[in-house]
Amino acid sequence: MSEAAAPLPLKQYPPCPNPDQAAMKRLGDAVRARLERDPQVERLPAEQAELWAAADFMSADECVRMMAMIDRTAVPSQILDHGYNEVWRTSYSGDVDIDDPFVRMIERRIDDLLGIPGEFGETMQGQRYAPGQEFREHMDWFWTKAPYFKTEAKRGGQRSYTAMIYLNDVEEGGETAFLNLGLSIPPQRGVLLAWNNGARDGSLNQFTLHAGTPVVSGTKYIITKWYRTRKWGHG
Ligand SMILES: O=C(O)CCC(=O)C(=O)O
Ligand SMILES: [Fe+2]
Repeated sequence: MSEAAAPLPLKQYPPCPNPDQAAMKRLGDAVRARLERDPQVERLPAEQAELWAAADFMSADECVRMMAMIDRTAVPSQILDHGYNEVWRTSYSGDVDIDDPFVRMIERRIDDLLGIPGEFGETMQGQRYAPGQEFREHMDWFWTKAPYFKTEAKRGGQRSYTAMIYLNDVEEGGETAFLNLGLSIPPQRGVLLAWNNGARDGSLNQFTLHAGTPVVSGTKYIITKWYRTRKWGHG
């Protein structure tokens, strides 16, 4: 008797151990149980990764207000990120004001939707992409053998879940493409997209490989919030 082989990601990277595997499995199980019962949320059609969407998570007014905040603070992404150079991520990042009551309200709503403690969440990040700008293929989880992980392990560990909200419709381009799943999500104002960076067993899931494809026409605004497996610290 032969067992059916598990499908492999189309694009594969070297295996990466996850010291936070047990905690990521527990967190993934809890989030799944919560989202499956939420009528506002739908599971996207992918077997190899857990992706969820909630339409109208933010109202049009809220989106406009958040876009204005991003415009006030936007700087080239590489100044805030480690690991991605100016070719890989060409968008502008707006580190929104974490003390602003409006920002905190949106953050609490995301925490509540997922059921992840607010202390696990990194500061929400805004992104703005002009035509031609993109965020090339990557996974949001940390490469645990890379030198930077020594620091990240001490301030919350692995990134367990990602939540993203599209703040506007984009005329052309700017989809979020999950290259190993054959799934591409066009920006749509107010839609929240969330995914588990781990597989069901808590290992790091290479099927979550994704890219913000180049904007062709229009401007794309999003906010992203990454959750760790433990309390996030400012290091
Ligand atoms: O712009 C997108 O659609 C993807 C953004 C992204 O992957 C990220 O912020 O981690
Ligand atoms: Fe990402």
